[in-house]
Amino acid sequence: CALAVASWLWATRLQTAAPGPPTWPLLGNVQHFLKQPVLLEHAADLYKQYGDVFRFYVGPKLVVVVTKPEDVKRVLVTTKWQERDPYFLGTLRKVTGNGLLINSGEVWQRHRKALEPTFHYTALHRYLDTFNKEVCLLSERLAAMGGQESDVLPLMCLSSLRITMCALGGMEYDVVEPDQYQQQQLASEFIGFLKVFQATMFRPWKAINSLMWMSEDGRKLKKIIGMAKDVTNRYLAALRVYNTKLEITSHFSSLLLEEKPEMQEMDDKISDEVVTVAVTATETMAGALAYALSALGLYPEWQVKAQQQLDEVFGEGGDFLRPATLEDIGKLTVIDAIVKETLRLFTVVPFLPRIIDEDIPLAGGRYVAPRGCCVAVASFLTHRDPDLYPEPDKFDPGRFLPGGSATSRKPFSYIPFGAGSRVCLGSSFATLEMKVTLATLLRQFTVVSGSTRKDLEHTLFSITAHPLKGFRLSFRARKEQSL
Ligand code: HEM
Repeated sequence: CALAVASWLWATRLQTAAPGPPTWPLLGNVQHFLKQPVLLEHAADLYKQYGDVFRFYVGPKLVVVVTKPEDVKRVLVTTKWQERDPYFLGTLRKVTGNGLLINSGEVWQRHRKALEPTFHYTALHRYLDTFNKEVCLLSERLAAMGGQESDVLPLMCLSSLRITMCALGGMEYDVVEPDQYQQQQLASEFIGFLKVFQATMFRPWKAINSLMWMSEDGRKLKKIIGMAKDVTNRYLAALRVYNTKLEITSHFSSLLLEEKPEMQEMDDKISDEVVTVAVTATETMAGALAYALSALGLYPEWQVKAQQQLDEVFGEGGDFLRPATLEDIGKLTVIDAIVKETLRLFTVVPFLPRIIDEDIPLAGGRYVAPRGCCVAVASFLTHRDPDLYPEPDKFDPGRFLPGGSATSRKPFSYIPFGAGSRVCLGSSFATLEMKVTLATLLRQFTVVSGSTRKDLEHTLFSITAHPLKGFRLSFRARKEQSL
């Protein structure tokens, strides 16, 4: 029966004239991705071999990959509902439920509208105290490494998780989970999830739930889901108590409380949004920051430039380590350029998969992506296109400094946060968090990278990109006063 169904699916698969690797009956190109872990380099190789638009099959499923800004715009900006491909997000859905990432149509629109004011750049000043306080805690933990080299991704994940949940809920994260060990465990599970996600992405048979749950990956996934559910329930319970006591008025917590939480259905929707925000914010932020710090370790000339500007803005007196204000951050043009260049060169969300509900002409009409297929915008390849960025593999924040080549870039050539209606909800929040973190850490430490550039490029192909060997960094005190 299974063979008959698979044969029928294969015979009726969608087709395109776009080039791609030879396929095997029933399997498509799955055999290319069977050897774990699958690396982003695999996709880069296909791009080198087949060009700006190419296709591959996961079983009978057609995936068309686009990279050029014109095609990016055509796929991401439409008047129709934008839907992420449910096949690729199936594993994520098991953790986040039907939150913003997964939803589409009117439900997505209503929830997006309700959450947008929370993340609008005019609301960010409310989160600055939390950013400063939590980054101080991160500094203490990094200082406790005593200058030894270590993979900092778990620490970065914990810091990002705490920042998001504290800032948005207006309460200490320790209220939700007082046990520091458990906090670190949960943050580390986010990294484990990336591996499970990747393992299931190219194994179409794992889309069948019964097979999935029987596997080792399924068991890991169950553990992650259990932990996420437990923390979310405790977070919501604490939010309800603290909101009445402390009269916190953040949009996020009032949204959670206004939606009649006594109804089970509402409870599920709310908890789905909480997990979605936690998942989307935690490992994207952790990865982006760890890439930025690693790049500064590898290219110390940019670290020195950033530190010189920090010395100018914060002075070198006794209050050098004071909390950063929005005014300070506005003056840090070098850190701004470092953040932008990091997000270009190390695109943390490397693929934006869409299921399309009409035929889309691509590459100036040379090919057509047929209705119903998955079109994946490979933003990490767009960002390394030599036609768009001269010397694309070079880490050169100068291109984003006033007058730099990237300041007059082509529309849709810079898309670290996506584009169109499904653009990242937290982009302003994320950018400010990155700047405050870098401004705080670089005032105190000189960062040295034990990971080579090659290590950073050796990246797991998953929902977010992280180097297989982690981010090996050490932090050395810059000045006596910071000790
Ligand atoms: C450097 C950090 C981050 C990066 C690089 C990033 C990147 C992205 C990208 C590329 C998308 C769009 C994916 C697509 O088009 O399919 C996205 C969506 C999203 N991001 Fe982020 N993100 C970051 C941080 C955050 C933070 C801090 C939050 C929340 C506090 C957040 C919340 C979301 C949500 C909720 C969506 C789904 C939006 C929707 O579908 O309406 N992100 N992110």
